[in-house]
Amino acid sequence: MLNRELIYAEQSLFHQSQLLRAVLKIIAIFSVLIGSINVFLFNSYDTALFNYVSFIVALFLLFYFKDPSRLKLTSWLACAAVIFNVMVFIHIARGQNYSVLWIMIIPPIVFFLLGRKMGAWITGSLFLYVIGFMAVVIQHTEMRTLGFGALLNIIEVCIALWFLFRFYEGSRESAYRALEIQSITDKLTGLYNRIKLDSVVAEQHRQLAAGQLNHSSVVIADIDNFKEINDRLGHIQGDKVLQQAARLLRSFTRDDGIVGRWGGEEFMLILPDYSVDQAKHYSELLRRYIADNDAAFGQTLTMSFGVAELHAEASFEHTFIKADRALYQAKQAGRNCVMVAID
Ligand SMILES: Nc1nc2c(ncn2[C@@H]2O[C@H](COP(=O)(O)OP(=O)(O)OP(=O)(O)O)[C@@H](O)[C@H]2O)c(=O)[nH]1
Repeated sequence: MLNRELIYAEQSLFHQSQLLRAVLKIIAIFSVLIGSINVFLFNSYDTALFNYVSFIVALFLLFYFKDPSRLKLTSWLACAAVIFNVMVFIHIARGQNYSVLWIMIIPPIVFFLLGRKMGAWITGSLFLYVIGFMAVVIQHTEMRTLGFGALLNIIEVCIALWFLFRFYEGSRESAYRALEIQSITDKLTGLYNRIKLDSVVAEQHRQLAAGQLNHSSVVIADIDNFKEINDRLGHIQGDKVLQQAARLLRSFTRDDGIVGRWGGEEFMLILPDYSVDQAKHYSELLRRYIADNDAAFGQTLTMSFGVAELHAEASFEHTFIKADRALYQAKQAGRNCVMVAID
């Protein structure tokens, strides 16, 4: 649980950093473009000045945001810069030409960068302020809303929102995918973890019951005398032995089956379409492949194997118990051998 939360926090940090960079780049590009429009089309130098200042601020923040420890401060500064710019622009334009539409870019930015709670407070306050401002302006000014400037404001806000949401969705999707991969991966060996193995076996069981699969076998493989290796070489070296075993299992099995770490020094191999006899033969080849490999830690690495076939009539937990019992027999028989579970 703690580990999962840690992974989530790391992912969230990465996700936030990506978003912050995307937002700063969007601010920089938009500031230059809008600044140039204000200079060349509208001769509005005061507004353009603010645009260029925000361009420089965005560049500065991109440069300043080098490591994640600056994420929070940079996020706040980026939000402050955007809010300041939008509010100044709305005031300079006195709400004319749909300039108030620019308030729409604030929610995605503050929600993405400052989170749900702060985003809600800031957005709510600014919306209320702008509504109040417009209420006053409407009473004292004759509103002129239709013009080329109005059209540009609508187009610019639409493009800004398109970019913001596109970046957000892209980064959310990749963060979600990375989290999904991590949730089914064993951190030490890089193989599938037990969560994934359980779900693969459950799916095989469902396919057997539905008649979509004729056979499926499960093999539990356990490193021999691993405690001794740990005691002699230390826990860190022990971890390297586990990684070596994982590499061997993966390189032998390739596309033949699904291999993962079942827990501790135990691995599981799922062999779709393999009857118990075929799985036994396959495990025997695998056993020899492992025993024949020179392990990096200066002694032969051997493994014992327990094989059992999945049956639709029995629960898949029953198959695990059978494979585990067969593994126990392999250990009793002197290790470095393959045993099959008898029903
Ligand atoms: N280094 C390391 N050791 C682990 C890890 N998980 C479990 N172990 C160790 O694996 C060892 C398993 O020992 P046993 O269950 O007694 O089995 P064994 O020594 O391999 O003996 P047999 O299975 O009977 O051949 C224990 O010493 C555990 O501490 C791990 O992630 N890293």
